[in-house]
Amino acid sequence: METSVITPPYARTILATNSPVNHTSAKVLSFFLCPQSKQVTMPVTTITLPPAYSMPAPEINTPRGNNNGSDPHLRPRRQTSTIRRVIPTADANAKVAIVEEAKGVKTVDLSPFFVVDESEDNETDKARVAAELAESWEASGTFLVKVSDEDKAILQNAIKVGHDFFSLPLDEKLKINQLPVPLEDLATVVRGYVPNNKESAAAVCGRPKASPDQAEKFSWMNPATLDLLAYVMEHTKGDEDALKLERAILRPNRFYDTQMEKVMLEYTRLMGKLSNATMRAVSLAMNLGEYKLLDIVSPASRTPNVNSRLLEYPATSSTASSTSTARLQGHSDGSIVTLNYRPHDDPALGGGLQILQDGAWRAVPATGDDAIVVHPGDVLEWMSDGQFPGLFHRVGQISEGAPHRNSIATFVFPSMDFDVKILNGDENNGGQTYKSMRFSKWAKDKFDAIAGGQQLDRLESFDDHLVLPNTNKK
Ligand SMILES: O=C(O)CCC(=O)C(=O)O
Ligand SMILES: [Fe+2]
Repeated sequence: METSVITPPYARTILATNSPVNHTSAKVLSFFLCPQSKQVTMPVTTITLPPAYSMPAPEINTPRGNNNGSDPHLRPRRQTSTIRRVIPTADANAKVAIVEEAKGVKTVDLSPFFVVDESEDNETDKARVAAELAESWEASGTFLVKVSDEDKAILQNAIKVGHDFFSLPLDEKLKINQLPVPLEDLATVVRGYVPNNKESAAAVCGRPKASPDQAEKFSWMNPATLDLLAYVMEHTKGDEDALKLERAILRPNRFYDTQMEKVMLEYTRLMGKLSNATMRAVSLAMNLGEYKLLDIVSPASRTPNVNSRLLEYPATSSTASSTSTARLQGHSDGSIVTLNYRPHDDPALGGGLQILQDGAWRAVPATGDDAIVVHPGDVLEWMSDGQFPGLFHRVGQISEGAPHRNSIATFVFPSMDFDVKILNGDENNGGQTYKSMRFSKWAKDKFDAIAGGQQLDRLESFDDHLVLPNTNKK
């Protein structure tokens, strides 16, 4: 037994987990967990890692999926559309536009992937779901995942508790702003509250002058498991950026009170279930084995990280003077996939979630609590060699007098120690379009851009039409 210093929220996580304790040493653990304030001293058992735990580097080079027609079971790959990030000029002056509904967005029932009893596992059903998902993504860049009646209460509770939180006075909310971070340059990796007009989702995706998001935000994540921490510690060796980023990202959640914590973590568990099913369906849609994608992005546990962000766009009387065309400017997410719940979207109001289709902004069908929108982020675009492009999306401007709008975007991402490579590209057949890169490097670039975004108020002017080239491309 030796003594180490661990911050209270992590101590709680560690005590709550049932995972076998497989960390190398408490010293490394305490370094990783990074005590900053209110330290407590608690005993930690040191256990030497069994050799079997040392994981081999993920094997991710199997070229598959670029079907030349010889294998009828392989799905043909569609190349990335180069026009998907071109913002329509017709939109430049239209402050509030009621847009048409996007075409080809299917509702997919992922329940064949929820089966726990192996005898009920049905490969045909899963293949059908994967085909539906691929068809919807290929037609529209997005699909809707059906929410079961029993899960709807979880969604509704998160929105209710979130809205109650956003209704508090600003100084109360700022109390659970991001924790001070030991790394100055990563001060924007958030847990907790971000005020209205403070950051820009678009600034991190190559649009440095995009106007700020007209929404308050609250972020939290699945609590880090010992498996994940242990994996990260082993595999970030020698990659200082990766270790720093993990350390910043796997920081403790902060909630206003225990009720908020309970409700939000329940939401996270549901997103874990849906994202696990989505990742397996996507893996099949990429003509890979069902678990291939999960094994690569979350080798420690097959449970991907899910980082959720609850947004509240205020009732529009308070943003009526805005001149920008969108309340959250067009961008793609830095995730593998994103699951977005937006119960308040309503075609009659306009201003909801919009995607680019045929060179124009189109509304994602409104679903209330019946479904969640799921779309690829940049990492999946990369891994699929452009088969599933990171979806460019925005939240449109809305007319005066509209009520507040809530949404919860959940981003599924890999651990930092991860070589983002193409999974189903075929070098001999026009594949390998994207750079191979450590996720840490890629994420650092993004976070540097977020840090730039934090200084939005220092920009002299915004330019919502400036888009930089995609630097991930070779
Ligand atoms: O509010 C929404 O519906 C979208 C939010 C979003 O795209 C984001 O936070 O990345
Ligand atoms: Fe987004």
